[in-house]
Amino acid sequence: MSKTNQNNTLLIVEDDEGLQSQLRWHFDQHQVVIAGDRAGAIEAIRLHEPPVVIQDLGLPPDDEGVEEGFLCVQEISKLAPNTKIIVMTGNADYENAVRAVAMGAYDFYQKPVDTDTLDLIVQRAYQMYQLEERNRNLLDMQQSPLEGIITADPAMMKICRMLEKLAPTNVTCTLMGESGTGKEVLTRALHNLSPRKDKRFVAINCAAVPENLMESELFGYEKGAFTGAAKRTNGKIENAHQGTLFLDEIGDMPLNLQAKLLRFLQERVIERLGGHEEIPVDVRVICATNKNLPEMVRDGTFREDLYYRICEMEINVPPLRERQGDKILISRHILKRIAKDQSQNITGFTREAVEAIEGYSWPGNIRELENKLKRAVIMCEEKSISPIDLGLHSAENIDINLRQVRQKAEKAAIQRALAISDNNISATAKLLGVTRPTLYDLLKKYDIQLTQ
Ligand SMILES: Nc1ncnc2c1ncn2[C@@H]1O[C@H](COP(=O)(O)OP(=O)(O)OP(=O)(O)O)[C@@H](O)[C@H]1O
Repeated sequence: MSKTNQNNTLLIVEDDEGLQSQLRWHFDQHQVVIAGDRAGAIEAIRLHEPPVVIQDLGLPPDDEGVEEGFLCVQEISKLAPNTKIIVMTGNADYENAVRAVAMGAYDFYQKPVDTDTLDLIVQRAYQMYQLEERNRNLLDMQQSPLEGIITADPAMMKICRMLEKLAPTNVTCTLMGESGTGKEVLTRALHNLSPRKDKRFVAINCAAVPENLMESELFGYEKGAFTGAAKRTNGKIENAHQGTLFLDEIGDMPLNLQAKLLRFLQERVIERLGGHEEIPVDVRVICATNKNLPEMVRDGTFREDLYYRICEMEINVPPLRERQGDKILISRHILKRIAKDQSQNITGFTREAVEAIEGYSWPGNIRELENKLKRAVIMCEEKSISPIDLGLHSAENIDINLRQVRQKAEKAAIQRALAISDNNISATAKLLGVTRPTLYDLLKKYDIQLTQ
């Protein structure tokens, strides 16, 4: 949460010492910060994040002019776009006051200072700031129902509410859904909402660990348990003690280990490989899979008793293509983040890009979306991302590209035929199966010169 929440800092940018102390005294119910020039003002903005700034337009070294004051307004607006700047101008300087507002100032005030009027303007600026901030927070809450999750889709919202209810319990949940739909992000959010949030979140991807290493990876081993077991090593389950254990791709758990995992889930004790001691472990277990577990149970590749044990609560995460409004909403959020990370001044998407994003089925879900956006930010040469930057081609673009491909091929064929026929028009036309007038038209169209 930003400092600005209950922040009543008032930054006064003014080089006249008399005015500085008059204003400081008048606004003593605020935390007043004074800056005498542009550099001081920017430093104070970074340090105090004031909701409101009163700024003189005549700042040194241009005390008599307004250029330095304008630069200051522009820099503050860029750095802290939500901050309300009230500019102070000379009595007859209405035009410059309006120019400052056009540059991003919130309001203006003409000297000499009448504190009652200035008071009103300043209080109104604070109110406006707070109102806008409340709106921003509401908007954030709507689009980010859980930490790291951006969604506007009703089914996803329901899942988020469900996770909030499950968080304080120890119920073992399994999230089912295609790859890249956010199963791990949802699990981390659940952990962060739970009383275990200050303990470890330990994730293991069952598909990524070779079958022969899985047992020692999960349960740990004693020194000498097998060749190469040089010292006692804890497994992932033990490492997650008092925290959350995330078993990703549980559908890939080798059948012979499923029984051992079931025993742990029932009795909450483990035995390290090569050990004889039963070690009690307190972990919350969350599983995820993109496989159809009921089908695997029917096929005999997943134990039925384990299935029921891990699915005390089953959560089906919908693919991106089925979520209402999420494609563009998540795209905008991710784009903002990537553009900021890479210091790129990209502001959004072209209309065609929005259509292409909406029209694509996203088989790789949000992970694919993230990858395409990363590529797009690198490729983009304008302020808005186009379908070509994304590697997505709208119907229009496919037409253009096909036409280009056809034209290129046609031109190359004509040049080859000319070369074979030694630039003889009749022979070339015959070779290409067109009439002489058609060939002349084509030579003109592709601007092909006959070399001697
Ligand atoms: N709702 C969302 N809002 C923003 N980013 C998201 C959202 N859901 C997922 N992501 C991002 O998408 C990427 C993939 O998410 P995650 O790894 O959680 O998917 P997964 O379903 O666990 O995938 P897999 O099955 O392949 O392990 C991550 O970088 C994650 O931050």
